Amino acid sequence: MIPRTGIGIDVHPFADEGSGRELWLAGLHWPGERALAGHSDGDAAAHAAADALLSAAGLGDLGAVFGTSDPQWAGASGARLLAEAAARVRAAGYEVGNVAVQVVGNRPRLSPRRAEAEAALSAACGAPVSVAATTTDGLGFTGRGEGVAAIATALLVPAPHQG
Ligand SMILES: Nc1ccn([C@@H]2O[C@H](COP(=O)(O)O)[C@@H](O)[C@H]2O)c(=O)n1
Ligand SMILES: C[C@@]1(CO)OP(=O)(O)OP(=O)(O)OC[C@H]1O
Repeated sequence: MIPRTGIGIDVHPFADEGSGRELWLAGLHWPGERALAGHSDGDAAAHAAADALLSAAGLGDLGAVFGTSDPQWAGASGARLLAEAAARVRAAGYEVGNVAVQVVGNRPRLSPRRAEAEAALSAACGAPVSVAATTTDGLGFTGRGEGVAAIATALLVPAPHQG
């Protein structure tokens, strides 16, 4: 029963003002915060988590599995993509141990809603997801407020054989 780790990184730029989009991040709706752009809802945290799961299972990556050429993922929620990635990982014979996500950006401030975010992503994943956040002290594209990045790791264990 050798565990497998995976890693995922995702970045989304903030959408133009007047885009009509709303911010979804870490499985939560953030009213009044600037939205992220993307083919889906742009939830970089949920995407990084899904990517880490696919990576750990050796199932490719987010863009390969949920391609922008497939209209069913247009506007899809990050929670839906994370749930779908977790289902594919389980179908490939793994149990999800845990996922850890770190959001990189100035806004939104994650820590006041950390418990909510962890509950939302854990429900989508069907396993514990922890959420952390950091700024880059004003440096780089996240420091300039151009977008949000997220990095995630996942731990899988092979499912016990049935029968
Ligand atoms: N989007 C963010 C960024 C950071 N936090 C919290 O603030 C703490 C301090 O961040 P520094 O980058 O200044 O070290 C960090 O540990 C987070 O708890 C946040 O909630 N949301
Ligand atoms: C999620 C998908 C699919 O809707 O699109 P985006 O929302 O643009 O997200 P990204 O993390 O850039 O890539 C994965 C995609 O194929």
